[in-house]
Amino acid sequence: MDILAIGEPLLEFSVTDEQSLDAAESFAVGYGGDTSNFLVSASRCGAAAGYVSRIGDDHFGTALLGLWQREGVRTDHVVREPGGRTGIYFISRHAAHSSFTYYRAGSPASRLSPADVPETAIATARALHVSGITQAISASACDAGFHAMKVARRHNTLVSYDPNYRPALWPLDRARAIVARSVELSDVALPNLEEGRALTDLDDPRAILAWFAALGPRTVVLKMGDQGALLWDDGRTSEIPPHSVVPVDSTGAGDAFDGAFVTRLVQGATPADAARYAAVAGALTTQGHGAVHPIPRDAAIRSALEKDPILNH
Ligand SMILES: O=C(O)C(=O)C[C@H](O)[C@H](O)COP(=O)(O)O
Repeated sequence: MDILAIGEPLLEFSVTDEQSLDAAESFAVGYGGDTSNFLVSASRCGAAAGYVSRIGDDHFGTALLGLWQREGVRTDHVVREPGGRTGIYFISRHAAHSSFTYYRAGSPASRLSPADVPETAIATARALHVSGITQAISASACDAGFHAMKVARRHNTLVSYDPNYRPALWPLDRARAIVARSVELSDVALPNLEEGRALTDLDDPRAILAWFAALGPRTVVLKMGDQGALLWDDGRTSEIPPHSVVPVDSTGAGDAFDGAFVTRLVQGATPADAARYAAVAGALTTQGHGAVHPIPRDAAIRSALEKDPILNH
């Protein structure tokens, strides 16, 4: 396996009639959960990807297994809990802004624990990806994330980490403490500007980048949506210009960026090349509704990158 991720997948219900959630009459069904989105992106970019998670033996668990099978994401370390109810979330839109409503409390993934961490698989993988959402859903899932990171470090498996701060899932002060410790344990940190501001109380992107870099990872990418990204790598800062598109729904763009970035890194690309490729992957993901459906494949990313006069220099 090239890349493993640990966390919670979700079935996704996206309002299609532009109504608020209390008035909506139709929903498009899709898939979400940041670490599952990450793995689909990694797999579409050409990585051998595998998931560490827990789902129910309900219909939604079966639907997610079908997704991973179609996408070539390995599920050897996905446990199906008898009687478990797989988590779901709803996407509704107010103007251009999407908001998420979760029904995930008590889900099988919230019962992830260090006992679920496949030490041999992590030791032999190229990279392990953990997110703040994995840590926010329960104390035992948080412990599982830390245990997985420590196993990875012991075996020189690259650790990538996305804070994916979700205020609805945990209080800011707890998130700050856990995110800071997790960035210390990571080789690559992948925050976005909005959560960077919330977590650091800083405003300036370069100051936020420096805050993350000071915690010790080798590489930090601050994702800034249509403003592109800032890359800090081994002491040097560079700007990654945006791949310009007209966005429809940004859900999953950050996860698609992460999956594309880590895939290119483990394939041997420089962080700057990986970030340009990932910027295109993230931008293309905003071109359709829902988190997973619009995530692009390697060929589409390369062709858009070749035609981009600024990113392709
Ligand atoms: O919020 C959660 O718990 C989820 O996992 C649902 C979504 O699929 C991701 O949040 C999308 O993440 P972005 O790539 O940052 O848009």
